[in-house]
Amino acid sequence: MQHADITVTATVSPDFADILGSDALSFVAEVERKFGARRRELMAAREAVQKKLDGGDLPLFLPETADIRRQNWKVRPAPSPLLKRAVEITGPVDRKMVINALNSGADCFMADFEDSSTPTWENMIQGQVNLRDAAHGTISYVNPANGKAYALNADHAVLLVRPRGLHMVEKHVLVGGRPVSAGFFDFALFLWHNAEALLKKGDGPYFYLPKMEHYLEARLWEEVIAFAEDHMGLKRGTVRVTVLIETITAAFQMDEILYELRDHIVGLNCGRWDYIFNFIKRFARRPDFVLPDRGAVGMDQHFLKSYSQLLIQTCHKRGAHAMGGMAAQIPIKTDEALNAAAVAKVRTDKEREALSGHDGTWVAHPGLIPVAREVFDAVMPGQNQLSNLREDVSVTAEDLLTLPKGAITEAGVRSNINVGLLYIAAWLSGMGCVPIHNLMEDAATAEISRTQLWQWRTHGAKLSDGRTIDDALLGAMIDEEVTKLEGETFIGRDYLADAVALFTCLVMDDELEEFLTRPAYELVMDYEFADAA
Ligand SMILES: CC(=O)SCCNC(=O)CCNC(=O)[C@H](O)C(C)(C)COP(=O)(O)OP(=O)(O)OC[C@H]1O[C@@H](n2cnc3c(N)ncnc32)[C@H](O)[C@@H]1OP(=O)(O)O
Ligand SMILES: O=CC(=O)O
Ligand SMILES: [Mg+2]
Repeated sequence: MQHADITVTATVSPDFADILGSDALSFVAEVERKFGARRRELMAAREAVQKKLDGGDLPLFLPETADIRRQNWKVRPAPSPLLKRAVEITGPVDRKMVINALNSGADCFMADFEDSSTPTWENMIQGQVNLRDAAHGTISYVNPANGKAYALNADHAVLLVRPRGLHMVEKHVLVGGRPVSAGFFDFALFLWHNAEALLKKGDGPYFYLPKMEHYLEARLWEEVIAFAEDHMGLKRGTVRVTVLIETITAAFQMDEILYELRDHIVGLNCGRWDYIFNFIKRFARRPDFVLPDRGAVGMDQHFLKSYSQLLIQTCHKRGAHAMGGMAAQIPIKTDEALNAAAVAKVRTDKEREALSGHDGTWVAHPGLIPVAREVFDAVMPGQNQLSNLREDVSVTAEDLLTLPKGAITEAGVRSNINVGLLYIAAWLSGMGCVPIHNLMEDAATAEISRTQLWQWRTHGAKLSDGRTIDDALLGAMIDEEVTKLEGETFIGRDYLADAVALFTCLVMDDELEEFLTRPAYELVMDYEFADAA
């Protein structure tokens, strides 16, 4: 399918034709033509920053933006549907889950094209169909497996949409012969099809923006949004965004990100899993930045506590919401005691967030809404805690860069291998979020597992029993873990061989891959190509 200089290389089924109509595609093309080159430049700038960090530089509060941090300004006030967001549920853009999430009793639902979705063509465009039907209030579903029917409740959660990050491209759509930016594609299509319907029912086009690393990336998004509003005849400030702070450099630029997006932003969110991943990745080549087992890197560690407190203080000073993040525990149906322990962990996490001054939090599963709601209701009687300025907090660069304490254990290495393999196999099969050992795993959590192994092997880190993590030890453990999995049943079992090959490259190569989803996406494209042949 081709319109002007935009080409869709995938099959457009009748169900997808409306989403990919010529007006919508022309809009995508306009955005890409105007902003695609700058996105690519900003991705190259990330590489330059990485080189400096590899050479010994540390992130810092930027001198050139000191005035922005010092001056008195606020972001545009939040619209009424976003004033109370104590409990937000998140999930992939799967049709059944969209309905379940909107009906779940949460204040908001973040529909996710990102960490929890494999970007197959089918997932991405069917996701747009599902969200269009949700935004227009017409969504329904019958599960072919059991006949269960799903329909949208009249009173439902407010919808927010997370497009893919700036680092990804959508390879099925070319503008001027080049793949379009995946984030622009998801954003523009959703906005084009749904802004009017959402505004009519008193909501609006609301987004979460992931994985930014610099305030210039926020400036790019601001310009994309302003252009889109003008193009569609929407008043300035109609589109509202919440930005995830999930990179170490962005943690040093929270004021700047709020400032750049001040016409559109309503809050920041502690995307803790990507934050940990990014922290490991950006310092991965430095022997003085080796982290302990993934299980030891919790929000009680000083660097993560500091990041959450700085985010709350910065947001509230600027009139923006400070959203908490995701506890990875999910309900355990098969064991009451284990379930009680999992819910207790979620409670502790939410209590920490609410008592620190966060205005709301995320849950991964509808079964966790009651505990999150109870905690926030108890601590936060009003709609939010914007008036809690946390002037007692003083977070320094050192606080943000204090290494977490803990050991590296054989169990930690094996768990990273097992989870990394299981997750990649699931991802390749089209499932971007799966339960593994009773925890929610998505791209961000799995990235931690594989990056830690790369870092430990690269620096010959010591296990708590004194052994060195070298090629021989890691290779042997990978072989043993693969053998165990060969006898098991799990989501994506058919993709195990490819998952093993990719995972082995990710942890054993001398170069550290920026995002596991990029080579994994190449494989998904290969499968689609083979299916079509
Ligand atoms: C680091 C980050 O980026 S966090 C944000 C990204 N991650 C997420 O959004 C996590 C989303 N969560 C999920 O995908 C799921 O909860 C999983 C994969 C972890 C577990 O899913 P399941 O194994 O299907 O859970 P389970 O069997 O208990 O589900 C019970 C019901 O709840 C529904 N459900 C579970 N999680 C969700 C959710 N997040 N949203 C909506 N419905 C959900 C299921 O669809 C199922 O519905 P049904 O009874 O009508 O069939
Ligand atoms: O997107 C959320 C995260 O924790 O990563
Ligand atoms: Mg994330």
